Amino acid sequence: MILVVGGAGYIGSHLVKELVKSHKVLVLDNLSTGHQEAIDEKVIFIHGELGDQQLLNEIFSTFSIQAVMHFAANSLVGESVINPQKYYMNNVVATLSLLNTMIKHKVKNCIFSSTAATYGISNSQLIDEAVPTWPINPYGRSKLMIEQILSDYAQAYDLHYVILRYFNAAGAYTTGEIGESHHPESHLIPIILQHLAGSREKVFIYGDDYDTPDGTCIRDFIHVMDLATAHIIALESLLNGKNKAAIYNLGNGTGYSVKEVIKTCEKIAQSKCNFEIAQRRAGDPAILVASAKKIQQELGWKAEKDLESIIESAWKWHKHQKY
Ligand SMILES: NC(=O)c1ccc[n+]([C@@H]2O[C@H](COP(=O)([O-])OP(=O)(O)OC[C@H]3O[C@@H](n4cnc5c(N)ncnc54)[C@H](O)[C@@H]3O)[C@@H](O)[C@H]2O)c1
Ligand SMILES: O=c1ccn([C@@H]2O[C@H](COP(=O)(O)OP(=O)(O)O[C@H]3O[C@H](CO)[C@@H](O)[C@H](O)[C@H]3O)[C@@H](O)[C@H]2O)c(=O)[nH]1
Repeated sequence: MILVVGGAGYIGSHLVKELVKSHKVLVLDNLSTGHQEAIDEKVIFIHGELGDQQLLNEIFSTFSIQAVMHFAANSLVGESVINPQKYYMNNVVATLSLLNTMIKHKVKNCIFSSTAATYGISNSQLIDEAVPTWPINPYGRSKLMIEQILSDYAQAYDLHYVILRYFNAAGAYTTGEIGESHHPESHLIPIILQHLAGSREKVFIYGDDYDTPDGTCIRDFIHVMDLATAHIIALESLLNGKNKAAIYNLGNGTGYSVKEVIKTCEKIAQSKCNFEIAQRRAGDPAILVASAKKIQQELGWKAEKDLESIIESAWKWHKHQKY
């Protein structure tokens, strides 16, 4: 049995839909930002809190858990600057309850959802895992703290982990039955597509005075289905003993500016985007682009889907967004 914490959320629900094809899955989620409709019907779902020590003890005593995949977190860069307490309590304190319970019950495999936000501002064209981590917002710091705790725990206790640092997740399930839905939505691609589908008046571009060719921020978008595949490969590497302590970037290796993303969305939706330049958003680095060579070399994973296929799948979802 694999425990997926945060399996009702955007990325977790896509992973779960793939994982049920090869494993028994248990999802723990408090539905704070997740959706019950997104959880595959083949899983056992427990509606509860990550930080609820008693509940965690019950779960680990009742089920034979081989590994934990930990997606649950608050993950909005801007909000983390305004409300750091929320981020340190949920992303650090509650996660510690999970890790401590794993150790107590001798569950030794953990996959942790980390982020490109751990790097902060980098001079590297392509960020690999050797680039120093100097996060510039509380969200990134909260994730880096757990990375460091995992490393300490792995040395002291019998705990094995794979940390996956995702760049910008986007896109939807191949069939369009599940997709990205946050309330309120803050992510660039869903916001543009919701506007092009008619449910939003306009798109605000947060700053066009960055040191980039067109002045808007550059990001590396990675298809959520590519992320799901990477998780399953990483899980197998823990279960078969190949990995004990690893950190991998997950990205496409190509950066697109906010304006380029808008253009690609316009092309796919065949509709003109009405945008307005607004103030920079606090905590945003100008450029984040991954080198994901390490996971390719060590585990054979490589992103398969480019920006167009990401946006095509997301458009299919947003035209008939179900939740
Ligand atoms: N979306 C991205 O582009 C991106 C990029 C890098 C890293 N990440 C990380 O990936 C993970 C998943 O991101 P997402 O976009 O799917 O977010 P999401 O908000 O859609 O999913 C998070 C899930 O965790 C649940 N949750 C949160 N706190 C909980 C708690 N205390 N107890 C139980 N459940 C709780 C939520 O209800 C939700 O279902 C997060 O850890 C995030 O930091 C996301
Ligand atoms: O309405 C909008 C929304 C976003 N942006 C810009 O678009 C870029 C991407 O923003 P967003 O989609 O919110 O993603 P990020 O802030 O880059 O963060 C995502 O990607 C990070 C990894 O790179 C993850 O850690 C975070 O969890 C995830 O939210 C940024 O420059 C934003 O300023 C706009 O200009 N207008």
